[in-house]
Amino acid sequence: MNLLPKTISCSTTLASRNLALYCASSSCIDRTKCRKFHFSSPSRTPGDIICPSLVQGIDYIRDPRLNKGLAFTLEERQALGIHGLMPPKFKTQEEQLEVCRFSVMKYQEDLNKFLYLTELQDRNERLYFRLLNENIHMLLPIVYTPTVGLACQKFGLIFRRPRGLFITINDKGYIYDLLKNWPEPNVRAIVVTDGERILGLGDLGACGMGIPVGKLSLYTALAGIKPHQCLPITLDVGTNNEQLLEDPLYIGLRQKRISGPLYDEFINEFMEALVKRYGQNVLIQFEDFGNHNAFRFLAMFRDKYCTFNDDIQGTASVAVGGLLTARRLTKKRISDSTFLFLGAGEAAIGIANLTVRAMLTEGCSLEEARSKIWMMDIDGLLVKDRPEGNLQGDKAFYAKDHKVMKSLLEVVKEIQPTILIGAAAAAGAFNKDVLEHVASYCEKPIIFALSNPTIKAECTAEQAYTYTQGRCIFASGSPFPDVTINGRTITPGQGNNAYIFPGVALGVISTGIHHITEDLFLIASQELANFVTEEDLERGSIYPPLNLIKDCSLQIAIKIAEYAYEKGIASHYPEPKDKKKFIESQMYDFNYDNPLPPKYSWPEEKEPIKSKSIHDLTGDHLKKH
Ligand SMILES: NC(=O)C1=CN([C@@H]2O[C@H](COP(=O)(O)OP(=O)(O)OC[C@H]3O[C@@H](n4cnc5c(N)ncnc54)[C@H](OP(=O)(O)O)[C@@H]3O)[C@@H](O)[C@H]2O)C=CC1
Ligand SMILES: CC(=O)C(=O)O
Ligand SMILES: [Mg+2]
Repeated sequence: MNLLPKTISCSTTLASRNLALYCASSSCIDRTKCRKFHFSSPSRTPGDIICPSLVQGIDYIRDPRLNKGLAFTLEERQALGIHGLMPPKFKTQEEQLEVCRFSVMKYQEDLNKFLYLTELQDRNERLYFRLLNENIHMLLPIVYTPTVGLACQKFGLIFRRPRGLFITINDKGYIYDLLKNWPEPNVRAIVVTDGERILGLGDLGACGMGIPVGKLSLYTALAGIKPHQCLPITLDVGTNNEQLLEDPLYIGLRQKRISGPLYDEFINEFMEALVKRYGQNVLIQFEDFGNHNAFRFLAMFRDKYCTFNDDIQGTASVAVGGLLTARRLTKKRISDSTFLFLGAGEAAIGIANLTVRAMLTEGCSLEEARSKIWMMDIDGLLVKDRPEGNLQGDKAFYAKDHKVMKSLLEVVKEIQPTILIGAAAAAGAFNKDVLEHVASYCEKPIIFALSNPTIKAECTAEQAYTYTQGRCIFASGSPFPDVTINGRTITPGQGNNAYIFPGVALGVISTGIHHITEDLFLIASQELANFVTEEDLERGSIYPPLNLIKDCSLQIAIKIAEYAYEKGIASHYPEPKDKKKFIESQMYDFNYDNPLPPKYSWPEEKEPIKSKSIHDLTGDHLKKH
């Protein structure tokens, strides 16, 4: 029985996955009404919902954007033509969330939890995002590091349903046409990888798609950026991972990576195609590219497009946020410290450069600030005359006039760092000897083991606290459980760019910033630091609890908006007076939509079936029919 009034029913021949696009096109025969409906909901902006008159019956269940499962009310089920297509039970979204929480937790294996959540996202989008939004502490380790790393490693095996765009080197010359296959026309944010450096796991080729998908899930769950505005992309230019090349389950191009001019032409075409398709303001977040391309692409594109590299800039921002907070515990300025980085790559150099900026604000000179930062890479300490060279790019800023040194422990003994930062994916490098030695001369050493996933961390939280007698200030890229030491339970903070990129993206998108400057990341660091309470510090954490990331993201976005209007880099005018309200008005609503038109009325000749309370509908009414 379909009681949907004929007056609001238009074409039914549409592919349900292409509805928003279709609705915006002139061929929608009931376009006026569709548009009216789009604009009618005060909490939604145009394009937020799919034109209801273009979908019929079972599509409401099949389309994850529309599906509410058992939360469809009786009126909705009847009006939409889905009555009888599901069991007669009615549930609230809250009841559904309870079932989801139970279902996730009943799995022993994290990968199974990941698969459950992926399936939920494919089935009921609002439920998925609300579940993430309200249970981030429990689910961040599943949709993000560490489990997302495992999911990427097993991608060929667990691949069920595609999500995001795969653009291969063979599509060169046709990238714009390929982008047109993506059904959503209003994309505002893209996370792109070429899979060359997935977390600390190396080259995973096309299996790296888990990362853009996971990062964009956080765009929505942690910053309310609407799912249809987000597009995950994997650029498949081959892989140098021999194991994958030989793996029959590998889902990417079975060839070695393309590099050189061909790759550059490809990436340039890609960037141009994105802007042609989605406009100059589309935000493009680079994620997990190999080191040699990450820095190059950032330099090539940062003044031309709306782009940033999360591994370089987002990581820098979260680490500096932690350092700003740690000042409250050490009672020292950042510039009073001696830094030693293990790793001199994207994350480490990004952090070093932003730390220098932070030190400048403390009154240091550039030279003085850089002199406080020592770095080690695969060839040992960055010193000016080392035989290997390997001092390209910004590494040169931190290379010292010093003898060649290879051993971390020897370097620690020599320079006596008070801040030790690991971003080398060198698991266990901060061993007992290293940590005990740091603790021997420093009362409150800062130890950041930032490498992901957990198996790549330079040390565990337990090791850090144990070997420093519970005195260190510790943070890690992936989560570690609480540690009890000397009768005190310490909750380690998670120094992960997830605290930064959702808020930065929200601020940039909502104000229409064209180019993302370093200042925005220092603003984000400061806002993150402001969020940390005395209670957090007492628990031993220099970051706010994970369930506050969403509040933190909004605050970062507000500050970025204020800055953008003050500096004249916003393109959305007129300037909104109330920035918070303005940003919130653009954010995703995690609650279900009402799929019925606002002025919905039952056809006169048919009496509507009186709905009982959604909880007590047992089927009695059905007997009368
Ligand atoms: N917590 C967070 O939010 C983030 C964490 N990360 C993590 O940081 C790690 C590194 O990422 P990223 O900087 O992008 O990678 P890069 O490849 O850019 O850098 C790795 C650096 O580590 C050096 N290195 C490798 N092995 C050793 C070793 N055994 N001893 C000393 N140095 C070594 C490399 O040396 P060389 O320069 O000579 O090659 C390079 O400088 C990854 O595990 C990643 O997951 C990254 C981004 C965000
Ligand atoms: C967190 C992150 O971006 C990384 O490990 O690459
Ligand atoms: Mg990354």
